[in-house]
Amino acid sequence: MPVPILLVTGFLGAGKTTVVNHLLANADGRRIAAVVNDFGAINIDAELIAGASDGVVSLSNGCICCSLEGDLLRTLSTLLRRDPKPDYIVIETSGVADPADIVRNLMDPVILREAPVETVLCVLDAATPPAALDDALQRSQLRVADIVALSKLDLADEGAGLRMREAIRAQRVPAVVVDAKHGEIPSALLFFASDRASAPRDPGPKRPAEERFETLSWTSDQPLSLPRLQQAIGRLAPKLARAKGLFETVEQPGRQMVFQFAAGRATLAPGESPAPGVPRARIVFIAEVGVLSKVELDEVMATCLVPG
Ligand SMILES: Nc1nc2c(ncn2[C@@H]2O[C@H](COP(=O)(O)OP(=O)(O)OP(=O)(O)O)[C@@H](O)[C@H]2O)c(=O)[nH]1
Repeated sequence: MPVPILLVTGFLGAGKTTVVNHLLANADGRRIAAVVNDFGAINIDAELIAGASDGVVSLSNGCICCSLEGDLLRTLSTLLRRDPKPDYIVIETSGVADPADIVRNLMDPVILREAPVETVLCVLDAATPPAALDDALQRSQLRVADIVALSKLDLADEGAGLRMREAIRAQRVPAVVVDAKHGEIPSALLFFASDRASAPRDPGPKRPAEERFETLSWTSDQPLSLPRLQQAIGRLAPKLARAKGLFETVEQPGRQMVFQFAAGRATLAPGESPAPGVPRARIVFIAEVGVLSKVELDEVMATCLVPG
C-alpha cells in the first residue's frame, strides 16, 4: 500500500507548524510521520512539534526545495522502510520553499510509487492584506495547493476571510478554501482513505532558484531580560520577515519560553523544558538578503543580556 504524503506549504509564519501540531494531536490512531524543514541552522520547528506518533525528522540548514532535495528523498526512503510503515507522511516545508520544486522532486519514480503526494495544503494568514497574494513565492505556493487553510481569522476583521477568498479566486487558484483557526482543520479533509492511484502532478515551470531570504541564528548561554528583548525586537522588527526562538528569561530562569514573530506580531508563550546541553537562548531571525547583518543583529541582541 502506498503511503500518502501531505505537503504543508505557506509563507513565513503563516501557521504551518500550528496546523501540523493540530493534525498530529487529532491523529485518531493513524501512524503519522512528520518531516520538518527549517532552512536556518537551528530547527526550532522540530522542537515545537509534539505528538507525531511515528516520529519527527528534522531537516535543517537548507531548503528541501533546492539544497536538501537529496536529504528529503533519503529521509522518505528510510521512513518507508520502517516496520510498521507509517500510514501517512506529513512534510512541513520551510516558509521560503517553492512547493512546485518539492512536488517535482517527489516525482522520483520510486517515491511516486511508494509515497505519492496526496494533498498539498497551503496555509495562508488571513490577517495579511490580500495584496500579499501578489508576491511571486506566495503565488507559487497557492498554485500547487489542493486545499488553502485560512489561519489567524481571529486576528483579522470580520470581512477578511471573504476578501481573502475573493483574492484567491482572482488568482484562479482551483483549491478548496477552509477556515483554520489556531490550526484547526478537519483531519478527514487531509487524510481521506483514497483507493485511487495518485496521478503524477504537473508542478509547472521551474523557476530560477531565488536567494531571497537568509537566516541568522543567535544563541546565548545566558537568559534574556524580557523588557530588553522587547526593545531589541522593536529595533529589529522593520528588518525582519520572521523570527522564532526558545529561551529562558532573567525574570523566570529555568523555564523555557517560545518566542514567535510573524507578520509584525510578536508573542511569547511557555514552552517545554529545554533538552539538556542546549544553549539557554536560541533564536532564528529571517530577513530579506542584505537587510540585516550578523554584526548588527549581535549588537542589538547583546543588549538583551544582563551583565554580571
Ligand atoms: N491568533 C492566532 N495565531 C496563530 C494562528 N495560527 C498560527 N498562529 C501563530 O502564528 C505564529 C506563527 O505560527 P507557526 O505555526 O509557527 O507558523 P509557520 O508557518 O510554521 O512558520 P515558519 O515555519 O517559520 O514559516 C505563532 O505565534 C502561532 O501561534 C491562528 O489561527 N490564530
